Amino acid sequence: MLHSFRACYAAATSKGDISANYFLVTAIPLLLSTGLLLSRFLRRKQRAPLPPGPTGLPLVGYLPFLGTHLHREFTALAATYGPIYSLRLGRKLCMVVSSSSLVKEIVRDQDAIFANRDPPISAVVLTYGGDDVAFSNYGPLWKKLRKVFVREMLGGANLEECYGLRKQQVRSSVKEVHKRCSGGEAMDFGEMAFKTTTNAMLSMLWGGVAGDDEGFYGEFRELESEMLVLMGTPNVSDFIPALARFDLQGIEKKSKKLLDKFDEILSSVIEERLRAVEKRGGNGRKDFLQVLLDLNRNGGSDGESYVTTNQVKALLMVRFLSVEFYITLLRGFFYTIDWSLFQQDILVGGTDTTSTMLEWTMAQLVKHPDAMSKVYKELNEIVGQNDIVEESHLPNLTYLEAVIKETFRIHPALPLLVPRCPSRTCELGGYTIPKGTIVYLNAYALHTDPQLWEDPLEFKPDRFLSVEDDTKFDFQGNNFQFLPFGSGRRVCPGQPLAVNTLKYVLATLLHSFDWKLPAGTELELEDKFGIVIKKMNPLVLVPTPRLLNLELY
Ligand code: HEM
Repeated sequence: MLHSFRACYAAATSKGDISANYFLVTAIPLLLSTGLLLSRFLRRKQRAPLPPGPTGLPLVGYLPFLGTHLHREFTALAATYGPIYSLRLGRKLCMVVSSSSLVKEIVRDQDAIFANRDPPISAVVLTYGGDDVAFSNYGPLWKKLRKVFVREMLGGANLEECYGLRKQQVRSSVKEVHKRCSGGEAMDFGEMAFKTTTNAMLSMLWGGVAGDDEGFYGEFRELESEMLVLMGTPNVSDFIPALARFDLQGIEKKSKKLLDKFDEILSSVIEERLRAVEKRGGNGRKDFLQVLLDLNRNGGSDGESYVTTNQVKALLMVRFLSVEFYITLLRGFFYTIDWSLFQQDILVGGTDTTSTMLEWTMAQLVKHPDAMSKVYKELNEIVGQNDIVEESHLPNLTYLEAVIKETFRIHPALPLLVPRCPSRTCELGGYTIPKGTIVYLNAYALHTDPQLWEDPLEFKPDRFLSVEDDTKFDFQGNNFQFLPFGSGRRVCPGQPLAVNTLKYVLATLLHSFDWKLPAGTELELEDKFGIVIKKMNPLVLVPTPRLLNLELY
Protein backbone atom coordinates (compact mmCIF):
# COMPACT_ATOMS: atom_id res chain seq x y z
CA MET A 1 0.00 0.00 0.00
CA LEU A 2 2.86 2.35 0.99
CA HIS A 3 4.53 1.39 -2.26
CA SER A 4 1.51 2.42 -4.36
CA PHE A 5 1.26 5.66 -2.42
CA ARG A 6 4.95 6.46 -3.15
CA ALA A 7 4.51 5.62 -6.85
CA CYS A 8 1.55 7.92 -7.05
CA TYR A 9 3.39 10.72 -5.30
CA ALA A 10 6.47 10.20 -7.56
CA ALA A 11 4.31 10.31 -10.71
CA ALA A 12 2.79 13.58 -9.63
CA THR A 13 6.09 15.21 -8.66
CA SER A 14 8.09 13.98 -11.68
CA LYS A 15 6.00 16.20 -13.91
CA GLY A 16 6.72 19.06 -11.59
CA ASP A 17 2.99 19.33 -11.05
CA ILE A 18 2.34 18.74 -7.38
CA SER A 19 -1.26 19.48 -7.56
CA ALA A 20 -3.23 18.62 -4.45
CA ASN A 21 -6.27 17.76 -6.58
CA TYR A 22 -4.39 15.23 -8.64
CA PHE A 23 -3.10 13.65 -5.47
CA LEU A 24 -6.54 13.44 -3.90
CA VAL A 25 -8.20 11.98 -6.97
CA THR A 26 -5.71 9.16 -7.46
CA ALA A 27 -4.00 8.29 -4.20
CA ILE A 28 -6.80 8.51 -1.63
CA PRO A 29 -9.21 6.09 -3.39
CA LEU A 30 -6.31 3.72 -3.94
CA LEU A 31 -5.41 3.90 -0.29
CA LEU A 32 -9.01 3.35 0.81
CA SER A 33 -9.75 0.39 -1.43
CA THR A 34 -6.47 -1.32 -0.53
CA GLY A 35 -7.21 -0.78 3.16
CA LEU A 36 -10.70 -2.25 2.72
CA LEU A 37 -9.40 -5.33 0.97
CA LEU A 38 -6.76 -5.83 3.64
CA SER A 39 -9.23 -5.53 6.50
CA ARG A 40 -11.61 -8.00 4.79
CA PHE A 41 -8.76 -10.43 4.31
CA LEU A 42 -7.68 -10.10 7.94
CA ARG A 43 -11.25 -10.50 9.20
CA ARG A 44 -11.72 -13.66 7.16
CA LYS A 45 -8.41 -14.97 8.49
CA GLN A 46 -9.47 -14.18 12.05
CA ARG A 47 -12.92 -15.83 11.71
CA ALA A 48 -13.33 -18.83 13.99
CA PRO A 49 -13.38 -22.27 12.34
CA LEU A 50 -16.50 -24.36 11.70
CA PRO A 51 -17.27 -26.83 14.48
CA PRO A 52 -15.55 -30.20 14.06
CA GLY A 53 -17.56 -33.13 12.78
CA PRO A 54 -17.60 -36.34 10.79
CA THR A 55 -16.81 -36.14 7.10
CA GLY A 56 -19.26 -37.64 4.65
CA LEU A 57 -19.42 -38.41 0.95
CA PRO A 58 -19.68 -35.88 -1.88
CA LEU A 59 -23.24 -34.74 -2.59
CA VAL A 60 -24.98 -36.85 0.09
CA GLY A 61 -22.71 -35.88 2.98
CA TYR A 62 -23.13 -37.93 6.15
CA LEU A 63 -26.64 -39.18 5.32
CA PRO A 64 -25.67 -42.75 4.36
CA PHE A 65 -23.93 -43.26 7.72
CA LEU A 66 -26.86 -42.40 9.94
CA GLY A 67 -28.88 -45.17 11.54
CA THR A 68 -32.55 -45.36 12.39
CA HIS A 69 -32.64 -43.58 15.78
CA LEU A 70 -31.31 -40.14 15.02
CA HIS A 71 -31.60 -38.68 18.53
CA ARG A 72 -29.40 -41.48 19.88
CA GLU A 73 -27.00 -41.33 16.91
CA PHE A 74 -26.60 -37.60 17.40
CA THR A 75 -26.02 -38.11 21.12
CA ALA A 76 -23.35 -40.74 20.42
CA LEU A 77 -21.60 -38.45 17.90
CA ALA A 78 -21.40 -35.74 20.59
CA ALA A 79 -19.24 -38.10 22.66
CA THR A 80 -16.65 -38.02 19.84
CA TYR A 81 -16.95 -34.47 18.50
CA GLY A 82 -18.11 -32.52 21.54
CA PRO A 83 -21.19 -30.47 22.48
CA ILE A 84 -21.29 -28.72 19.12
CA TYR A 85 -20.42 -30.41 15.86
CA SER A 86 -21.20 -30.00 12.20
CA LEU A 87 -22.14 -32.44 9.47
CA ARG A 88 -23.46 -32.20 5.96
CA LEU A 89 -26.82 -33.79 5.20
CA GLY A 90 -27.12 -33.67 1.44
CA ARG A 91 -25.88 -30.21 0.44
CA LYS A 92 -27.08 -28.65 3.68
CA LEU A 93 -24.68 -27.73 6.46
CA CYS A 94 -26.10 -28.78 9.85
CA MET A 95 -24.98 -28.31 13.46
CA VAL A 96 -25.99 -30.39 16.44
CA VAL A 97 -25.85 -28.75 19.86
CA SER A 98 -26.07 -30.79 23.05
CA SER A 99 -24.85 -28.77 26.02
CA SER A 100 -27.11 -26.63 28.19
CA SER A 101 -24.72 -23.64 28.12
CA LEU A 102 -24.65 -23.56 24.29
CA VAL A 103 -28.42 -24.09 24.10
CA LYS A 104 -28.79 -21.09 26.42
CA GLU A 105 -26.64 -19.03 24.07
CA ILE A 106 -28.91 -19.95 21.16
CA VAL A 107 -32.32 -19.52 22.80
CA ARG A 108 -31.48 -16.55 25.05
CA ASP A 109 -28.30 -14.60 24.25
CA GLN A 110 -28.54 -14.91 20.45
CA ASP A 111 -32.21 -15.88 20.16
CA ALA A 112 -33.09 -13.16 17.64
CA ILE A 113 -30.37 -14.42 15.28
CA PHE A 114 -31.34 -18.09 15.62
CA ALA A 115 -35.10 -17.50 15.20
CA ASN A 116 -35.55 -18.40 11.53
CA ARG A 117 -36.82 -21.68 10.08
CA ASP A 118 -35.94 -23.52 6.89
CA PRO A 119 -39.28 -24.83 5.57
CA PRO A 120 -39.46 -27.24 2.64
CA ILE A 121 -40.98 -25.92 -0.60
CA SER A 122 -44.14 -28.03 -0.13
CA ALA A 123 -44.74 -26.46 3.32
CA VAL A 124 -44.34 -22.97 1.90
CA VAL A 125 -46.88 -23.69 -0.85
CA LEU A 126 -49.35 -25.40 1.47
CA THR A 127 -49.35 -22.56 3.99
CA TYR A 128 -50.32 -19.98 1.38
CA GLY A 129 -46.71 -18.99 0.75
CA GLY A 130 -45.46 -19.42 4.35
CA ASP A 131 -48.24 -17.14 5.60
CA ASP A 132 -48.32 -18.88 8.96
CA VAL A 133 -46.80 -18.81 12.42
CA ALA A 134 -44.77 -21.99 12.15
CA PHE A 135 -42.92 -21.49 8.90
CA SER A 136 -42.53 -17.74 8.56
CA ASN A 137 -39.14 -16.29 9.40
CA TYR A 138 -38.63 -14.07 12.42
CA GLY A 139 -39.99 -10.64 11.45
CA PRO A 140 -43.16 -8.49 11.51
CA LEU A 141 -45.42 -11.14 9.87
CA TRP A 142 -44.34 -13.85 12.32
CA LYS A 143 -44.74 -11.45 15.26
CA LYS A 144 -48.30 -10.58 14.24
CA LEU A 145 -49.36 -14.20 13.60
CA ARG A 146 -47.75 -15.40 16.80
CA LYS A 147 -49.61 -12.73 18.76
CA VAL A 148 -52.90 -13.81 17.19
CA PHE A 149 -52.11 -17.44 17.98
CA VAL A 150 -51.02 -16.89 21.57
CA ARG A 151 -53.34 -14.09 22.66
CA GLU A 152 -56.46 -14.50 20.63
CA MET A 153 -56.68 -18.24 19.90
CA LEU A 154 -54.90 -19.79 22.89
CA GLY A 155 -55.31 -16.96 25.39
CA GLY A 156 -56.48 -17.98 28.88
CA ALA A 157 -59.96 -16.52 28.46
CA ASN A 158 -60.54 -18.20 25.12
CA LEU A 159 -59.24 -21.56 26.34
CA GLU A 160 -61.59 -21.35 29.28
CA GLU A 161 -64.48 -20.54 26.98
CA CYS A 162 -63.67 -23.68 24.94
CA TYR A 163 -63.61 -25.93 28.04
CA GLY A 164 -67.17 -27.07 27.37
CA LEU A 165 -66.15 -28.27 23.90
CA ARG A 166 -63.15 -30.23 25.26
CA LYS A 167 -65.14 -31.69 28.12
CA GLN A 168 -67.88 -32.97 25.82
CA GLN A 169 -65.31 -34.96 23.80
CA VAL A 170 -63.51 -36.38 26.85
CA ARG A 171 -66.78 -37.47 28.48
CA SER A 172 -67.89 -39.13 25.27
CA SER A 173 -64.62 -41.14 25.21
CA VAL A 174 -65.23 -42.23 28.83
CA LYS A 175 -68.70 -43.45 27.81
CA GLU A 176 -67.28 -45.38 24.89
CA VAL A 177 -64.57 -47.05 27.00
CA HIS A 178 -67.17 -47.91 29.63
CA LYS A 179 -69.35 -49.60 27.01
CA ARG A 180 -66.42 -51.75 25.92
CA CYS A 181 -65.55 -52.63 29.54
CA SER A 182 -68.45 -55.00 30.05
CA GLY A 183 -66.94 -57.66 27.82
CA GLY A 184 -63.48 -57.33 29.42
CA GLU A 185 -62.28 -56.20 26.01
CA ALA A 186 -58.62 -55.17 25.49
CA MET A 187 -58.14 -51.90 23.62
CA ASP A 188 -55.44 -49.99 21.82
CA PHE A 189 -54.87 -47.15 24.27
CA GLY A 190 -52.93 -44.99 21.76
CA GLU A 191 -55.72 -45.19 19.20
CA MET A 192 -58.33 -44.17 21.75
CA ALA A 193 -56.06 -41.32 22.97
CA PHE A 194 -55.62 -40.13 19.39
CA LYS A 195 -59.35 -40.08 18.75
CA THR A 196 -60.04 -38.22 22.00
CA THR A 197 -57.40 -35.52 21.47
CA THR A 198 -58.27 -35.14 17.77
CA ASN A 199 -61.94 -34.64 18.56
CA ALA A 200 -61.15 -32.21 21.38
CA MET A 201 -58.95 -30.21 18.98
CA LEU A 202 -61.40 -30.28 16.05
CA SER A 203 -64.23 -29.17 18.29
CA MET A 204 -62.14 -26.23 19.52
CA LEU A 205 -61.08 -25.35 15.99
CA TRP A 206 -64.49 -25.14 14.40
CA GLY A 207 -66.92 -27.01 16.60
CA GLY A 208 -66.60 -30.15 14.46
CA VAL A 209 -65.80 -33.72 15.41
CA ALA A 210 -64.55 -36.65 13.35
CA GLY A 211 -67.60 -38.83 12.91
CA ASP A 212 -70.07 -35.93 13.04
CA ASP A 213 -70.21 -35.90 9.30
CA GLU A 214 -68.05 -38.74 8.03
CA GLY A 215 -68.15 -37.47 4.44
CA PHE A 216 -66.80 -34.04 5.22
CA TYR A 217 -64.27 -34.94 7.94
CA GLY A 218 -63.28 -38.09 6.11
CA GLU A 219 -62.34 -35.95 3.12
CA PHE A 220 -60.52 -33.46 5.31
CA ARG A 221 -58.49 -36.19 7.02
CA GLU A 222 -57.62 -37.68 3.67
CA LEU A 223 -56.33 -34.32 2.47
CA GLU A 224 -54.37 -33.91 5.71
CA SER A 225 -52.72 -37.27 5.14
CA GLU A 226 -51.85 -36.30 1.57
CA MET A 227 -50.39 -33.07 2.85
CA LEU A 228 -48.17 -34.82 5.41
CA VAL A 229 -46.95 -37.29 2.83
CA LEU A 230 -46.12 -34.48 0.39
CA MET A 231 -44.28 -32.54 3.07
CA GLY A 232 -42.42 -35.65 4.11
CA THR A 233 -41.29 -36.67 0.66
CA PRO A 234 -37.62 -35.76 0.21
CA ASN A 235 -37.52 -33.10 -2.48
CA VAL A 236 -34.38 -32.60 -4.57
CA SER A 237 -35.36 -28.93 -4.89
CA ASP A 238 -34.89 -28.47 -1.13
CA PHE A 239 -31.42 -29.97 -1.11
CA ILE A 240 -30.13 -28.43 -4.32
CA PRO A 241 -31.88 -25.05 -4.54
CA ALA A 242 -30.43 -24.41 -8.03
CA LEU A 243 -32.75 -27.17 -9.33
CA ALA A 244 -35.85 -25.80 -7.61
CA ARG A 245 -37.23 -24.06 -10.71
CA PHE A 246 -37.38 -27.40 -12.59
CA ASP A 247 -39.53 -29.04 -9.86
CA LEU A 248 -38.13 -32.39 -10.98
CA GLN A 249 -40.43 -34.54 -8.84
CA GLY A 250 -43.47 -32.36 -9.41
CA ILE A 251 -43.86 -31.83 -5.66
CA GLU A 252 -44.46 -28.11 -5.96
CA LYS A 253 -47.14 -28.70 -8.60
CA LYS A 254 -48.84 -31.40 -6.51
CA SER A 255 -48.71 -29.11 -3.45
CA LYS A 256 -50.45 -26.34 -5.39
CA LYS A 257 -53.20 -28.73 -6.49
CA LEU A 258 -53.64 -29.97 -2.94
CA LEU A 259 -53.82 -26.42 -1.63
CA ASP A 260 -56.69 -25.76 -4.07
CA LYS A 261 -58.62 -28.69 -2.60
CA PHE A 262 -57.91 -27.54 0.98
CA ASP A 263 -58.91 -24.05 0.05
CA GLU A 264 -62.25 -25.26 -1.26
CA ILE A 265 -63.02 -27.06 2.00
CA LEU A 266 -61.84 -24.23 4.24
CA SER A 267 -63.77 -21.69 2.18
CA SER A 268 -66.95 -23.74 2.52
CA VAL A 269 -66.45 -24.05 6.32
CA ILE A 270 -66.00 -20.29 6.55
CA GLU A 271 -69.01 -19.53 4.33
CA GLU A 272 -71.20 -21.91 6.28
CA ARG A 273 -70.20 -20.26 9.54
CA LEU A 274 -70.81 -16.77 8.18
CA ARG A 275 -74.27 -17.83 6.99
CA ALA A 276 -75.07 -19.37 10.37
CA VAL A 277 -73.96 -16.24 12.21
CA GLU A 278 -76.02 -14.04 9.93
CA LYS A 279 -79.08 -16.20 10.51
CA ARG A 280 -78.62 -16.40 14.26
CA GLY A 281 -77.29 -12.87 14.72
CA GLY A 282 -74.50 -12.11 17.19
CA ASN A 283 -71.04 -13.58 17.03
CA GLY A 284 -71.92 -17.27 17.18
CA ARG A 285 -69.72 -19.91 18.87
CA LYS A 286 -66.36 -18.79 20.20
CA ASP A 287 -64.28 -21.60 18.79
CA PHE A 288 -60.98 -20.73 17.05
CA LEU A 289 -62.77 -20.29 13.73
CA GLN A 290 -65.05 -17.63 15.20
CA VAL A 291 -62.13 -15.86 16.90
CA LEU A 292 -60.28 -15.69 13.58
CA LEU A 293 -63.33 -14.56 11.63
CA ASP A 294 -63.90 -11.76 14.13
CA LEU A 295 -60.27 -10.68 13.65
CA ASN A 296 -60.70 -10.92 9.89
CA ARG A 297 -63.73 -8.66 10.03
CA ASN A 298 -62.89 -6.22 12.85
CA GLY A 299 -59.17 -6.55 13.68
CA GLY A 300 -58.21 -7.12 17.31
CA SER A 301 -58.79 -4.92 20.35
CA ASP A 302 -55.31 -3.47 19.72
CA GLY A 303 -56.25 -2.61 16.15
CA GLU A 304 -53.17 -4.51 14.91
CA SER A 305 -54.34 -8.08 14.83
CA TYR A 306 -56.23 -7.99 11.55
CA VAL A 307 -55.72 -11.30 9.72
CA THR A 308 -56.27 -11.90 6.02
CA THR A 309 -58.59 -14.66 4.85
CA ASN A 310 -55.58 -16.74 3.76
CA GLN A 311 -54.05 -16.35 7.22
CA VAL A 312 -57.34 -17.53 8.78
CA LYS A 313 -57.12 -20.65 6.62
CA ALA A 314 -53.42 -21.29 7.31
CA LEU A 315 -54.00 -20.89 11.07
CA LEU A 316 -56.91 -23.34 10.92
CA MET A 317 -54.55 -26.00 9.62
CA VAL A 318 -52.60 -25.80 12.87
CA ARG A 319 -53.77 -29.14 14.20
CA PHE A 320 -50.91 -31.01 12.66
CA LEU A 321 -48.28 -28.33 13.03
CA SER A 322 -45.91 -30.09 15.35
CA VAL A 323 -46.06 -33.11 13.07
CA GLU A 324 -45.34 -30.96 10.05
CA PHE A 325 -42.25 -29.69 11.79
CA TYR A 326 -40.96 -33.08 12.42
CA ILE A 327 -41.51 -34.00 8.84
CA THR A 328 -39.54 -30.93 7.90
CA LEU A 329 -36.75 -32.28 10.01
CA LEU A 330 -37.00 -35.82 8.75
CA ARG A 331 -37.04 -35.07 5.07
CA GLY A 332 -33.26 -34.76 5.39
CA PHE A 333 -32.90 -38.35 6.40
CA PHE A 334 -34.37 -40.15 3.45
CA TYR A 335 -31.59 -42.70 3.53
CA THR A 336 -32.47 -43.84 7.00
CA ILE A 337 -36.24 -43.91 6.98
CA ASP A 338 -38.60 -46.54 5.68
CA TRP A 339 -40.95 -44.25 3.79
CA SER A 340 -43.66 -46.85 3.29
CA LEU A 341 -43.91 -47.27 7.06
CA PHE A 342 -43.90 -43.52 7.43
CA GLN A 343 -46.84 -43.15 5.07
CA GLN A 344 -48.69 -45.96 6.80
CA ASP A 345 -48.13 -44.15 10.09
CA ILE A 346 -49.87 -41.09 8.77
CA LEU A 347 -52.68 -42.81 6.93
CA VAL A 348 -53.56 -45.46 9.45
CA GLY A 349 -52.07 -44.75 12.85
CA GLY A 350 -53.00 -41.16 13.30
CA THR A 351 -50.09 -39.16 14.56
CA ASP A 352 -49.90 -36.27 16.88
CA THR A 353 -47.66 -35.21 19.69
CA THR A 354 -50.24 -34.89 22.47
CA SER A 355 -51.75 -38.37 22.07
CA THR A 356 -48.27 -39.89 21.65
CA MET A 357 -47.32 -38.44 25.04
CA LEU A 358 -50.56 -39.76 26.55
CA GLU A 359 -49.60 -43.26 25.42
CA TRP A 360 -46.04 -42.97 26.81
CA THR A 361 -47.24 -41.67 30.18
CA MET A 362 -49.76 -44.48 30.53
CA ALA A 363 -47.12 -47.05 29.52
CA GLN A 364 -44.71 -45.75 32.19
CA LEU A 365 -47.47 -45.87 34.83
CA VAL A 366 -48.40 -49.46 33.95
CA LYS A 367 -44.69 -50.36 34.09
CA HIS A 368 -44.32 -48.65 37.51
CA PRO A 369 -47.18 -49.75 39.79
CA ASP A 370 -45.81 -47.66 42.72
CA ALA A 371 -46.19 -44.48 40.69
CA MET A 372 -49.64 -45.65 39.49
CA SER A 373 -50.88 -46.14 43.09
CA LYS A 374 -49.62 -42.66 44.04
CA VAL A 375 -51.60 -41.19 41.11
CA TYR A 376 -54.76 -43.05 42.20
CA LYS A 377 -54.27 -41.87 45.79
CA GLU A 378 -53.94 -38.28 44.63
CA LEU A 379 -57.05 -38.56 42.42
CA ASN A 380 -59.06 -39.99 45.34
CA GLU A 381 -57.97 -37.12 47.58
CA ILE A 382 -58.38 -34.26 45.12
CA VAL A 383 -61.36 -35.42 43.03
CA GLY A 384 -62.95 -38.19 45.11
CA GLN A 385 -64.73 -41.24 43.76
CA ASN A 386 -68.13 -39.59 43.71
CA ASP A 387 -67.25 -36.87 41.28
CA ILE A 388 -65.76 -36.49 37.83
CA VAL A 389 -62.47 -34.77 37.00
CA GLU A 390 -62.85 -31.11 36.04
CA GLU A 391 -60.10 -28.87 34.70
CA SER A 392 -60.29 -26.90 37.96
CA HIS A 393 -58.81 -29.96 39.72
CA LEU A 394 -55.71 -30.02 37.52
CA PRO A 395 -53.49 -27.48 39.36
CA ASN A 396 -53.77 -29.64 42.50
CA LEU A 397 -52.71 -32.88 40.80
CA THR A 398 -49.02 -32.25 41.49
CA TYR A 399 -47.87 -35.87 41.47
CA LEU A 400 -49.56 -36.48 38.12
CA GLU A 401 -47.77 -33.41 36.77
CA ALA A 402 -44.42 -34.83 38.00
CA VAL A 403 -45.25 -38.11 36.22
CA ILE A 404 -45.97 -36.20 32.99
CA LYS A 405 -42.71 -34.21 33.26
CA GLU A 406 -40.68 -37.36 33.89
CA THR A 407 -42.27 -38.94 30.80
CA PHE A 408 -41.44 -35.88 28.68
CA ARG A 409 -37.87 -36.08 29.99
CA ILE A 410 -37.33 -39.70 28.98
CA HIS A 411 -39.50 -39.75 25.87
CA PRO A 412 -39.55 -36.24 24.38
CA ALA A 413 -41.97 -36.43 21.42
CA LEU A 414 -39.67 -34.14 19.40
CA PRO A 415 -36.21 -35.07 20.73
CA LEU A 416 -34.38 -32.73 18.33
CA LEU A 417 -37.03 -30.01 18.73
CA VAL A 418 -37.65 -28.05 15.53
CA PRO A 419 -34.51 -26.92 13.71
CA ARG A 420 -33.50 -23.26 13.94
CA CYS A 421 -31.68 -21.30 11.27
CA PRO A 422 -29.43 -18.25 11.91
CA SER A 423 -30.36 -15.16 9.90
CA ARG A 424 -26.70 -14.10 9.70
CA THR A 425 -23.28 -15.61 10.21
CA CYS A 426 -22.39 -15.59 13.88
CA GLU A 427 -20.15 -17.21 16.49
CA LEU A 428 -21.13 -19.89 18.95
CA GLY A 429 -18.87 -21.66 21.44
CA GLY A 430 -15.79 -20.37 19.63
CA TYR A 431 -16.96 -21.60 16.21
CA THR A 432 -18.42 -19.89 13.17
CA ILE A 433 -22.03 -20.72 12.34
CA PRO A 434 -22.71 -19.59 8.76
CA LYS A 435 -26.02 -17.93 7.88
CA GLY A 436 -28.63 -20.52 6.84
CA THR A 437 -27.08 -23.47 8.74
CA ILE A 438 -29.69 -25.90 10.08
CA VAL A 439 -29.25 -26.05 13.84
CA TYR A 440 -30.60 -29.03 15.82
CA LEU A 441 -30.92 -28.67 19.59
CA ASN A 442 -30.60 -32.19 20.96
CA ALA A 443 -33.09 -32.14 23.85
CA TYR A 444 -32.81 -35.93 24.22
CA ALA A 445 -29.06 -35.61 24.97
CA LEU A 446 -29.75 -32.96 27.61
CA HIS A 447 -32.64 -34.90 29.16
CA THR A 448 -30.49 -38.00 29.61
CA ASP A 449 -27.10 -36.45 30.46
CA PRO A 450 -25.71 -38.22 33.58
CA GLN A 451 -23.94 -35.00 34.58
CA LEU A 452 -27.28 -33.21 34.76
CA TRP A 453 -29.59 -35.96 36.06
CA GLU A 454 -29.13 -38.73 38.62
CA ASP A 455 -29.92 -42.16 37.12
CA PRO A 456 -31.07 -40.47 33.90
CA LEU A 457 -32.61 -43.57 32.34
CA GLU A 458 -34.69 -44.47 35.42
CA PHE A 459 -38.33 -43.37 35.68
CA LYS A 460 -38.39 -41.33 38.92
CA PRO A 461 -41.18 -38.71 38.94
CA ASP A 462 -40.24 -37.68 42.49
CA ARG A 463 -37.18 -35.87 41.14
CA PHE A 464 -39.54 -33.15 39.94
CA LEU A 465 -41.24 -32.92 43.35
CA SER A 466 -38.03 -32.49 45.32
CA VAL A 467 -37.13 -29.32 43.45
CA GLU A 468 -37.82 -26.42 45.82
CA ASP A 469 -38.48 -23.83 43.18
CA ASP A 470 -41.33 -25.29 41.11
CA THR A 471 -40.64 -22.90 38.23
CA LYS A 472 -37.18 -24.49 37.87
CA PHE A 473 -38.43 -27.23 35.55
CA ASP A 474 -41.43 -25.61 33.91
CA PHE A 475 -42.55 -26.46 30.36
CA GLN A 476 -41.45 -23.05 29.04
CA GLY A 477 -37.81 -24.05 28.59
CA ASN A 478 -36.52 -21.67 31.27
CA ASN A 479 -34.14 -24.35 32.43
CA PHE A 480 -31.80 -25.41 29.68
CA GLN A 481 -31.62 -29.06 30.69
CA PHE A 482 -35.38 -29.72 30.28
CA LEU A 483 -36.96 -28.38 27.10
CA PRO A 484 -39.61 -30.69 25.64
CA PHE A 485 -41.39 -27.69 24.07
CA GLY A 486 -38.28 -25.76 23.04
CA SER A 487 -37.40 -22.37 24.43
CA GLY A 488 -37.01 -18.70 23.56
CA ARG A 489 -38.99 -16.71 21.01
CA ARG A 490 -40.09 -19.75 19.07
CA VAL A 491 -41.02 -21.91 22.08
CA CYS A 492 -44.14 -23.99 21.36
CA PRO A 493 -47.15 -21.67 21.74
CA GLY A 494 -49.45 -24.72 21.93
CA GLN A 495 -47.77 -25.88 25.17
CA PRO A 496 -50.43 -24.70 27.66
CA LEU A 497 -53.17 -26.32 25.56
CA ALA A 498 -51.13 -29.51 25.00
CA VAL A 499 -50.22 -29.98 28.69
CA ASN A 500 -53.71 -29.09 29.84
CA THR A 501 -55.32 -31.55 27.40
CA LEU A 502 -52.82 -34.26 28.29
CA LYS A 503 -53.37 -33.84 32.03
CA TYR A 504 -57.14 -33.60 31.72
CA VAL A 505 -57.57 -36.67 29.49
CA LEU A 506 -55.11 -38.75 31.52
CA ALA A 507 -56.62 -37.77 34.89
CA THR A 508 -60.12 -38.56 33.58
CA LEU A 509 -59.21 -41.96 32.12
CA LEU A 510 -57.29 -42.97 35.27
CA HIS A 511 -59.95 -41.71 37.61
CA SER A 512 -62.68 -43.59 35.73
CA PHE A 513 -60.92 -46.92 35.11
CA ASP A 514 -58.27 -49.36 36.31
CA TRP A 515 -55.93 -50.26 33.47
CA LYS A 516 -54.18 -53.63 33.29
CA LEU A 517 -52.16 -55.54 30.71
CA PRO A 518 -54.07 -58.44 29.09
CA ALA A 519 -53.23 -61.72 30.83
CA GLY A 520 -50.03 -63.31 29.60
CA THR A 521 -48.61 -60.16 27.98
CA GLU A 522 -45.59 -58.11 28.97
CA LEU A 523 -44.90 -54.45 28.55
CA GLU A 524 -41.83 -53.15 26.74
CA LEU A 525 -40.89 -49.50 26.30
CA GLU A 526 -39.05 -49.59 23.00
CA ASP A 527 -39.43 -46.58 20.79
CA LYS A 528 -39.62 -46.15 17.06
CA PHE A 529 -38.11 -43.18 15.26
CA GLY A 530 -40.70 -41.62 13.00
CA ILE A 531 -42.75 -38.50 12.61
CA VAL A 532 -42.82 -38.31 16.39
CA ILE A 533 -41.09 -40.75 18.72
CA LYS A 534 -43.82 -43.29 19.28
CA LYS A 535 -43.94 -46.62 21.11
CA MET A 536 -42.63 -49.40 18.89
CA ASN A 537 -45.65 -51.60 19.70
CA PRO A 538 -49.10 -50.26 20.52
CA LEU A 539 -50.05 -50.14 24.19
CA VAL A 540 -52.90 -52.63 24.59
CA LEU A 541 -54.74 -52.50 27.93
CA VAL A 542 -57.89 -53.84 29.58
CA PRO A 543 -59.96 -51.22 31.44
CA THR A 544 -62.30 -51.97 34.34
CA PRO A 545 -64.60 -49.32 35.89
CA ARG A 546 -63.41 -47.77 39.20
CA LEU A 547 -66.40 -45.64 40.06
CA LEU A 548 -69.40 -47.10 41.85
CA ASN A 549 -71.87 -44.49 40.67
CA LEU A 550 -72.76 -45.53 37.11
CA GLU A 551 -74.18 -42.09 36.41
CA LEU A 552 -70.62 -40.78 36.36
CA TYR A 553 -69.96 -42.69 33.13
C1 HEM B 1 -47.06 -32.73 23.38
C2 HEM B 1 -47.37 -31.84 22.47
C3 HEM B 1 -46.40 -30.89 21.78
C4 HEM B 1 -45.03 -30.86 21.77
C5 HEM B 1 -44.07 -31.85 22.45
C6 HEM B 1 -44.63 -29.71 20.97
C7 HEM B 1 -43.32 -29.34 20.74
C8 HEM B 1 -42.94 -28.23 20.01
C9 HEM B 1 -41.56 -27.82 19.81
C10 HEM B 1 -40.34 -28.54 20.35
C11 HEM B 1 -41.59 -26.69 19.05
C12 HEM B 1 -40.36 -25.89 18.58
C13 HEM B 1 -39.94 -24.91 19.63
C14 HEM B 1 -38.64 -24.19 19.34
O1 HEM B 1 -38.27 -23.99 18.16
O2 HEM B 1 -37.96 -23.79 20.32
C15 HEM B 1 -42.98 -26.38 18.75
C16 HEM B 1 -43.41 -25.29 18.02
C17 HEM B 1 -44.74 -25.03 17.74
N1 HEM B 1 -45.83 -25.72 18.19
FE1 HEM B 1 -45.79 -27.32 19.41
N2 HEM B 1 -45.76 -29.07 20.52
C18 HEM B 1 -46.86 -29.75 20.99
C19 HEM B 1 -48.19 -29.41 20.79
C20 HEM B 1 -48.63 -28.34 20.05
C21 HEM B 1 -50.02 -27.99 19.85
C22 HEM B 1 -51.22 -28.74 20.46
C23 HEM B 1 -50.04 -26.89 19.03
C24 HEM B 1 -51.23 -26.11 18.51
C25 HEM B 1 -52.31 -25.88 19.16
C26 HEM B 1 -48.66 -26.55 18.73
C27 HEM B 1 -48.28 -25.49 17.94
C28 HEM B 1 -46.96 -25.13 17.69
C29 HEM B 1 -46.59 -23.98 16.85
C30 HEM B 1 -47.54 -23.04 16.11
C31 HEM B 1 -45.20 -23.91 16.88
C32 HEM B 1 -44.33 -22.92 16.10
C33 HEM B 1 -44.02 -21.71 16.89
C34 HEM B 1 -43.12 -20.75 16.15
O3 HEM B 1 -42.36 -21.18 15.28
O4 HEM B 1 -43.18 -19.55 16.49
N3 HEM B 1 -47.84 -27.44 19.37
N4 HEM B 1 -43.78 -27.33 19.35
